[in-house]
Amino acid sequence: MLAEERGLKAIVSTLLSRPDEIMLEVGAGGELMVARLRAVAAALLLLLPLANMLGGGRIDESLIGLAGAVVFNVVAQVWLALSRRRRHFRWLPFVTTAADITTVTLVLALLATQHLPAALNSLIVWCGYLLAIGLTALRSDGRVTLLAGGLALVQYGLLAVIVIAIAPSPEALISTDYGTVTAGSQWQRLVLLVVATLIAAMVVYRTQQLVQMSGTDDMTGLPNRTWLIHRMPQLFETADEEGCSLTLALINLDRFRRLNDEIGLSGADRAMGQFVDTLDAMTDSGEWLARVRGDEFVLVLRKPIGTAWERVDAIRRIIGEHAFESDRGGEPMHLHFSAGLASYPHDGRSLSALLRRADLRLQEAKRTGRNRVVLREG
Ligand SMILES: Nc1nc2c(ncn2[C@@H]2O[C@H](COP(=O)(O)OP(=O)(O)OP(=O)(O)O)[C@@H](O)[C@H]2O)c(=O)[nH]1
Repeated sequence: MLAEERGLKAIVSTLLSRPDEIMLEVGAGGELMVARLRAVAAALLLLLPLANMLGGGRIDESLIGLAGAVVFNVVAQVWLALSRRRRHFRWLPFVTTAADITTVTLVLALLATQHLPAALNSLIVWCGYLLAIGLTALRSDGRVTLLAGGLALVQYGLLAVIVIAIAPSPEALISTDYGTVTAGSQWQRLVLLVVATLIAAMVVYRTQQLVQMSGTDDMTGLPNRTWLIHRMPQLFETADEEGCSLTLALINLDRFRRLNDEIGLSGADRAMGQFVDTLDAMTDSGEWLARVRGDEFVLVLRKPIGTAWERVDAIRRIIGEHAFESDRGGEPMHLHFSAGLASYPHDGRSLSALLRRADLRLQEAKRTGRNRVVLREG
């Protein structure tokens, strides 16, 4: 029970927090997908009033539908253009979602001006709420989904209260086309909105968990190579915008194979865990640490290569002086690493180019005695 409560708390706090940069990137891709879908749906929506007219529907109702569909098409094209510049408009999913929900409410309110029961019993327009809430699952941001659900509940709830309050008589809420508006059916609709929001929120939560799992090294808990591959393009873009340099340090433990032979696999695992904790605790904001394979790590620093060398060399000295426990009660021991540096954009404009360059310098550090940091070939 306690575990379930903790689980629920964790889910709610994850859904309410700002996603990390990787999730925001995933969400921005989802926003573009939604914008494309919305543009297609908007185009198809133009057919509905036509079908209504051909099917013998009321002309005034069809004209309202047509006007709504045209406005929706224009807005859909604007959102599509903005979502192509995905990283610049982090507020876009909130605004587009609020606009989608509000559009549904406005269309229902317009229907009410013509025929009160149409506002509360029209199924097709009301389903727009469900679509808008469902589409937030593609934005991968719990705050957007909860905003959509909350807005739909408040707006539709208010609309229902107003329509029922302004009806001149109970007969005004009875329609041969739309059926009778009852309080029960309106409550059912509100409950359905809550259920749709919960389902979309669960999809967002699972997506966030899966993305996090795929970007995390299970042994150390550090970000892994996949994370680095997705994070670096954003760091490059920010560095370009801000006109600053980035340095990538490829860090490799020295003689780790020998340590494995001497103290065994589990002792070496434990030593590596402590090494990672120590290194991780030393990283500041503007520095990102990832495990790329075995005993190899990448530290990205928002610094030019010279300053980055001083920083990584200082870390090397501190780590070298740190006494690591090999096993419970065992002799303390020292771990050393070698590192090769490469700077963006000078040494390369992609992660693979920087890793290649940093690896050449790492090999030089190994050749020339280990326990050193190399920033250029000798
Ligand atoms: N215990 C343990 N060993 C690992 C882990 N990952 C990699 N290794 C071992 O680390 C060793 C890395 O070897 P190398 O990098 O080739 O060489 P090295 O002994 O570290 O020597 P240099 O890198 O040349 O200084 C290998 O024996 C791997 O099996 C791990 O997670 N745990």
